[in-house]
Amino acid sequence: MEKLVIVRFGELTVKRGYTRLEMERLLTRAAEEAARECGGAKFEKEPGRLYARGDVECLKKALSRVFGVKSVSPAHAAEFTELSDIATHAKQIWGDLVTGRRFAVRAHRVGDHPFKSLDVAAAVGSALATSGGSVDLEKPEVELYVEVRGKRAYYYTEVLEGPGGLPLGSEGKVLALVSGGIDSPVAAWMLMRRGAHVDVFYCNLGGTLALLHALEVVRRLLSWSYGYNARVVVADCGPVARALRRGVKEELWNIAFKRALYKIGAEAAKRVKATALVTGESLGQVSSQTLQALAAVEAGIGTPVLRPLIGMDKDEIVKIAQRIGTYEASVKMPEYCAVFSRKPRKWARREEIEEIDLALHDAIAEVANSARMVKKRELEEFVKSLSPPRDLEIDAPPSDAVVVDLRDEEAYRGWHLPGAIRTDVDDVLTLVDRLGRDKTYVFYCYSGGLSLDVAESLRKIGIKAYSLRLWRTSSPNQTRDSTSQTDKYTDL
Ligand SMILES: Nc1ncnc2c1ncn2[C@@H]1O[C@H](COP(=O)(O)OP(=O)(O)OP(=O)(O)O)[C@@H](O)[C@H]1O
Repeated sequence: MEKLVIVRFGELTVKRGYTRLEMERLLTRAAEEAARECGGAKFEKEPGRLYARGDVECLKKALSRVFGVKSVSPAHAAEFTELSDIATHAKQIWGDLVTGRRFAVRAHRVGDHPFKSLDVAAAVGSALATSGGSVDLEKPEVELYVEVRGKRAYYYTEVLEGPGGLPLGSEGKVLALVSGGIDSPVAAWMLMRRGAHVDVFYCNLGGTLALLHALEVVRRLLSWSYGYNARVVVADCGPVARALRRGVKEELWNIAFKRALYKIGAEAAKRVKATALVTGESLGQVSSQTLQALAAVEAGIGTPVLRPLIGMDKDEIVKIAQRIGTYEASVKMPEYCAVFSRKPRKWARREEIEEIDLALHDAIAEVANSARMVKKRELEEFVKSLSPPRDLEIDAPPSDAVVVDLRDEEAYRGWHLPGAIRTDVDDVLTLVDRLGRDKTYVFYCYSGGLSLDVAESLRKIGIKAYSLRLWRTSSPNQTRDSTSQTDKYTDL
């Protein structure tokens, strides 16, 4: 008797002809890459399924993450000549397991045999009853599955659900705009599940630490990308934030920034030959996700924008993020606040969109041209090459530090840390020059992304600067957790 893993195909089994062959080829290729995590496997093909031989415990987990797979079962397999052989094998495998327990045998049969599935269940049930177990088909403590296919029978108790969907690569290529937050990795995963090769675009506004956080989310997302060496396009979006603060009305910053993202994303999509962009927007979640705002953001972009989460509730999205393993990293992602506007508009007129495009034109071109591209298999090396400044984030300012609030005047008037002075981000250098480059500076903002970026920039020119970890501790509404984003129309 040998041990193996049964890998059952999902939707692709309704496909026919060349499409079916191609999908099976892609799924097998992805399964082979997944199996490498377990030291490899020997695969055997059968219509509608694969059998994998190797480290069964490891393989069952890895193969249940391959798109196109409906379910996976670690199983014993053995050839038989007569029905009594199946009963004998079942007793060898499960004799100890059923002792003193209520069990049910679920039998299934494919091929020509002189017996029916019910006969298999009855024979196995009687054999196991002699081991001290009792049959209970309604409320069993343990369910035993026997699948008879041709000359072989498979015995298993575990059925692990796979992701379903279609094999990766069967449905073209898209570029997912991934912020590192909760939603966009889920949106990207959903396109992977429907068979698209997904490349990733990330626009960084928070310095090296934010980039590292985002890349951790991306790494987790791409751990699903078996069989495809996905590309990750990383852009430094600082020039866009600066152009926007200089040339766009504050109430339109949200719409303008998203529009810039789409435009840079559309350029990156051309570079990686992706047919569409994917975003994590869900209708009405925040002010830039109203219908009018979405229309303003995507007007004339020239590349289709797919929004697989558009009709989903936040808690549904969170559940998927938890299941696919991106959630934990996403909630640690600092929200950018370099383009935070207190009263964001939910719409923009056509002339305003034209003004935005004019104001951001050069910055968008600069960012698009300087974006870097890294392949999934080089991501680890790339991450190692990034060296974030040490101890950039602190929990409390040193007593001699100058504490600087980077939020707007209204927020500062409402509340600020004792002794903090306020400045606009674009005036930070002027402030530092006025107060002295030899002092220690501690910055805070709405959510941490901007203060990290400012502190890191100052460190680069030799100034002792820190970002206060205020945004993770002061108020749950200032983190990227699920509750903060369910507040309708509040862009953090
Ligand atoms: N810095 C970024 N880099 C790449 N894409 C981004 C970035 N910020 C936002 N996006 C894209 O724009 C979409 C809308 O952004 P917004 O901040 O309104 O979304 P969100 O609902 O908070 O999504 P997420 O949870 O993914 O951040 C995101 O879902 C994502 O697809």
